[in-house]
Formats: sequence, structure tokens, C-alpha cells
Amino acid sequence: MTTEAIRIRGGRIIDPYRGLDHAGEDILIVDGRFATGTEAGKRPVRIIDAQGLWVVPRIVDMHVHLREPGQTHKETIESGSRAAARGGVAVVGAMPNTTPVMDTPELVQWVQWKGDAIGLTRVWPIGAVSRDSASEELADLYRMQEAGAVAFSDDGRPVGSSRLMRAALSYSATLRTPIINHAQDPSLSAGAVVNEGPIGGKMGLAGMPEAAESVMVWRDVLLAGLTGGRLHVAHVTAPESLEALSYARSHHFLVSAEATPHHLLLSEDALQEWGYDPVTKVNPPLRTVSSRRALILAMTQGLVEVVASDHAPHHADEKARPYGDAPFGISGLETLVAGVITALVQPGHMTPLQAMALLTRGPHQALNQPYAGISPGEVADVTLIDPQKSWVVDPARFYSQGKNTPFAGHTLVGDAVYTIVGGQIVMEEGEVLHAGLSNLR
Ligand SMILES: NC(=O)N[C@@H](CC(=O)O)C(=O)O
Ligand SMILES: [Zn+2]
Ligand SMILES: [Zn+2]
Repeated sequence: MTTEAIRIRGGRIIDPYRGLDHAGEDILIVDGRFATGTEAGKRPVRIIDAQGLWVVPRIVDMHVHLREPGQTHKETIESGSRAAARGGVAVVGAMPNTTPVMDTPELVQWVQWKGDAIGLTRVWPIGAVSRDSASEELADLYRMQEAGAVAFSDDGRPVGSSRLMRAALSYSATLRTPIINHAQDPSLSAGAVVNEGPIGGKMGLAGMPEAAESVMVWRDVLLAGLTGGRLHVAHVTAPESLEALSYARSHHFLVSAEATPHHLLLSEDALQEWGYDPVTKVNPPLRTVSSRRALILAMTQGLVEVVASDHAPHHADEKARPYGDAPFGISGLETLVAGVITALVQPGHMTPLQAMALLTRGPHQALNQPYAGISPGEVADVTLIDPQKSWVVDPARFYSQGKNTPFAGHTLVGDAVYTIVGGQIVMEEGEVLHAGLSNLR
């Protein structure tokens, strides 16, 4: 069967995989791959007019909670895949804090199979570090990797045991697959729901200090040095954690890190806007204005290579509980691209090429996965972005089941307008098109 070819005409091509930012060139997609000008042959060609748009290859959100199996009242692989397609995301890293925890090769394979069958985004499973993420016994990392796991994490919980973290990082040195840690000393964060400081304090909410994060980031960095393993620091927020990243860089340790759009755009001041509405409750908590500025500075210095959404959808009933009892998390897939543009490009902190690297080359390198960008023969995952579009976030319009976002009612700049995965258009002008048509692998 000959499928339609696609020609993307007239866009600004921003390809961080190849370090290119230029206008003018048409992009041709034939049989799911990038092709050169003459390869369309006699096929019908679908033309997409990309005037005024950015054309960005394979956007990866390496930190996503899809909630399936077991928590389908929050999200499913299908609803999460739709949210990814809407958000311009071609690949999601699927976190293992499901029910049961994704700590076996069978579950890894099942999640990947389910994602492929839906066919709207590539689902890259992240296996658990420890059995049941209990931080007691190491899970079977080798067999999970064989089954398709691209990384390991107990996210939602820290790897509390330093001995276990050392063992996991030792394995990762051989597997060449990163260990992603939710760095937070449990004895310092137990019972806390917000950042420790005057704003949460005045509201009578228990706070966790930034040091709860930084002591464990430092531990992890030192263990990465000791073992030669690959460490990826999830959702970094504290200035002292950034110091640890700088230390890791100067010692050439295999360490990468990510920041989230909510930590780049919001501070604990959001508690004053939302009051006791747990829509601002997220782990790690929203920090001070000065920590937020330090994080942005670290991004511009290249200390943090990745932006990931930490998409953490919850049911409305769960987020309707009192602040102290509601679950942590923000639904973020559909505001990821806009978050990066609004936080980093619009204020002039970064060029579009630098900012798009945080969503493309950065996560690819952190996960140690090859991808050649827009090159003939490479798999055609590409997102068209309108960088000028200014829009008001309305979670009622999210494809995600999770409507929990403190950006609700806020104006963001930039949005995905087409998402193409494996040469198939999965989102067009804000509409997610279909499921189950593409064969992603
Ligand atoms: N970030 C959150 O606030 N919540 C995440 C867990 C996590 O990322 O630690 C979740 O699974 O809901
Ligand atoms: Zn986490
Ligand atoms: Zn998470």
C-alpha cells in the first residue's frame, strides 16, 4: 500500500539534534521517514503550510505519569497519549509508580505494547529501581532493559537507601541506562506539603526545606562518581542542588538533570493566588522567587539539559480534598511546549534553538538513545509550533483526564499546532486525530 507523502513547506527548521536553525527548506516525509526531494515518486503529497511556524523534530517528555495499570480513574495510556499528541510530544517516558509498580519485564512490555497499539505517541517505559519501589531490594534491571525499559526510577518516592542507590548506579554503568531519582530525604520531608518558609508557614501548612532535596542530590552525584553510573536528577529546584550539578560537570560524572515548567514559571507565591486549593500542591514544592531565578540561570548555563513536564494527573475528587490530604502533582503534558517558550524564550533567556534542545537533544542524551534529527532515512517524528500564539490555559479543554493545573486561567505563549509521529499526523490544529493507525515500532 502506498501511503500519502507529506511536504512541510516554508517553516523555520529548528533541529537541535543537528544544531541547525534555518528557514526556507521544505521537509519531505515518505513511508514514515524523512526523505530527500525526489523520493515521493507518484504518491499523493499532502502539503502542510508552515509559514510562521517552528518545525522541531521529536519532542521527548521524559517524565510522565500515565497511571496505567491500576489508576485509570486518574489517567490511562490512551488519554495520556492523547494529551501527549495535543502537547506536541512524540515520546513519553512512562514512570513506573502504577498499581502494581512497573518492576517486572512483563509489565514493561505490556505498557509499551499498549502505547504502540494506541499509536499516538511513543511510550518509553521507565522500570522501577527497587521491587515495589520500596527501596529494599533491587528490581531486575537487566531483564527490564531487555523488555524495553529506557531508564529506572522509583519516582514518587526517593531511593532512600544509599546502598541500594550505589548498587543501581553500578548496574547502570554496564547497562548504559540512567537511574532517575526523586531526590528528597524522607526524614526531612515527611508530612510536609509545601516549601518551608513564611508563605506556607502563615497558612499553617507543613513545609519541607530545600535541603531535603539537595542533601540527596549531593549524595547521588557522589555515588555517580563512585560507580561511573549514569544519574538523572528529576525535577530539580534548589540552588544547592544546582551546585551539585556543577560539581558533577567539573568532575566529568555522567549526570544530567531536568526542570519542570511549573518550577520555572511559578513560585510559592502561587499559594497566595490559589489559597488552600491543592492545585498548587506538587512534589517538589513550588519554591521561592530567588530559587526560581537561580534555576533559570542554571538553564542558561547549560547545567540543566532537560525540561520535562512531570505530568501527574489526578482525579478531581482527589484534588478536592483539604490541602494536607490531596495528592501531589500537576497535569502538564499540554502546557509543556508553551511553558518552555513562556519561561525561557519570550523573556530572552534562551534562543529558540537552545530552548528546543531541552525538549529534544537533552532528553535523548540523558536517556542515551540515538536520533539523527531531520535527516534522510531517520524516523519522521516532528512537531510544528506556533511560537507567537498567546492562549489562556483552560483545563476543561485538556485531553488529559487530569485537569489539575495551577496555570488554569494563566496566559502562556507558544503552542503545538501539528504533531507527526512516525510519519502519521496525530494532531492537527489542536485536534487529536485518531488512534491505532500507526505502527510505531
Ligand atoms: N510530582 C508529583 O507531585 N507527583 C508525582 C510523583 C513524583 O513525580 O514524585 C505523581 O506521581 O503524582
Ligand atoms: Zn518525583
Ligand atoms: Zn514524577
